[in-house]
Amino acid sequence: MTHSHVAGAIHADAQSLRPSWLSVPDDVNVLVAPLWSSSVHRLPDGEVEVGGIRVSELAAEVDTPAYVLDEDDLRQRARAFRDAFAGWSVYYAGKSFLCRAVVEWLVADGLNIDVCTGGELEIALAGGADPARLALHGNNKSVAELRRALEVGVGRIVVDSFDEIDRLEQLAAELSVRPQVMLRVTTGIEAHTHNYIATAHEDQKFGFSLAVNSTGRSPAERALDRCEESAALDLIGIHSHIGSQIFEVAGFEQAARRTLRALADFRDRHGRELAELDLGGGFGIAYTTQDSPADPADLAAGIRRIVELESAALGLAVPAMSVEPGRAISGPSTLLLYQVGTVKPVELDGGKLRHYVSVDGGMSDNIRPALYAAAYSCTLASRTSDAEPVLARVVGKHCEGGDIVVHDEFVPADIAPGDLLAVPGAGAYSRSMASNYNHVPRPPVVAVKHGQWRTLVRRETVADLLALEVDEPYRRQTDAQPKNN
Ligand SMILES: Cc1ncc(COP(=O)(O)O)c(C=O)c1O
Ligand SMILES: N[C@@H](CCCC[NH3+])C(=O)O
Repeated sequence: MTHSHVAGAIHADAQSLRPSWLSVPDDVNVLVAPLWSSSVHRLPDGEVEVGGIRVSELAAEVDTPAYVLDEDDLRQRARAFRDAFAGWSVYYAGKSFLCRAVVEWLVADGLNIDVCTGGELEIALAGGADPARLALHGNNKSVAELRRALEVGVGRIVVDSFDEIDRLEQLAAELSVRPQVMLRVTTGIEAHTHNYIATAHEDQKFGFSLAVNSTGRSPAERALDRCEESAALDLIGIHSHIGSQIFEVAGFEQAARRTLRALADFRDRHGRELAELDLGGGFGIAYTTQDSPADPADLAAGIRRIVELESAALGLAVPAMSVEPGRAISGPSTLLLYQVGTVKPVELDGGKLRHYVSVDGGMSDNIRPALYAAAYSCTLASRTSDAEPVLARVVGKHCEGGDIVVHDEFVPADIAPGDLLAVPGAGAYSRSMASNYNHVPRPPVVAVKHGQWRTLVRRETVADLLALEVDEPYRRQTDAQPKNN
């Protein structure tokens, strides 16, 4: 697989093992795709600029830590998926990062949106998304979430359990609507990714398995038949999502084969073909120079070819196809900007030193290193240095040993408090999974474009956190308001 040039990367061949903070000739940019967003580069004086703005200016204006989102880069990636999968529908996976501005951009660029909670649904609606172009996911959608989705007219509901089918039927009758549903199936594919973000193997919570079990049938077959026999539901197709941060196109091709087989079996049982097939998201991105993501055009061509061949072999009309990229659109668009607070050399066995570089954020703004041992990289962003490289671990400020920002990175030996560090690939599942651990307020999301910046999501304050606290006396259960589930 080749390095991705989705966002019009410049000097891609400058990618090397050479530290990106060494001073370089003016015309060579070492901060390039697939790691960095398309507008990131070093100025002649050594400082990093993003969206035409110096990182020191951003730090002065919005403080650190901050998520710095390159609008053009995110939109170019969204359009690259839209164009690569032309004729298919592209649903941006909002769980990777969602706010009103992102919704507005994606709507303007012709994408649909996948939401998986009532909260994400409300953000998508507030950003002006057409409800008919939304898909609602989730293995435990509440009655309130389903009701809201039906009331606003969400285009498709991806059902995930028999309980949900019962719930949807009742709500559909109550609201006199006939929702379009897709059935989420698990294809049994072992995706090559971290266990916690693989979702197509058998022993996990999502979807209906395609494997025949002790009932003599597969849960997917029973659920499809259940939906088909329901007058309340309009079954339109099958959905599969094999996992996240996947590089091999083979997994998607395998999923396409198995789901098309399920569509053919359905036709054989019911005498009609389901029109839609969604192959989910999961397309991997680069977090370090070790990662080589596929180009959306190559991914699309590979998947398209298999779908056409298999459909022909099974005598099926090629279904209306959709995909749900999240990380591959939002991830590379954003860097996390931190300020160094302390530098502590620690002697390891054998006398080697590891420099613990502490920054002003950590696991509360990016849980992925702690949760999945995810590898990240970083560079000294406020200047270059010709000091010798030393092995460092960039860590956060939380009261937790696993509070790691970058496990292993070479930094210049003269790295010091006040220096700014930039971590690329922080646009997906960083702000969206951020927490207030240790009562640390969550950083802002600041968009940059053509030398200007605007805050999309403001920094939280301790006052915001205190405002959540309630002073009230203990009450009896009978006094409590009924819960509106
Ligand atoms: C159903 C579904 N679709 C799409 C995605 C988006 O995945 P990614 O951000 O890896 O593209 C996910 C998350 O893994 C998901 O669960
Ligand atoms: N949150 C995960 C991805 C899983 C997405 C939801 N199915 C990550 O950071 O990689």
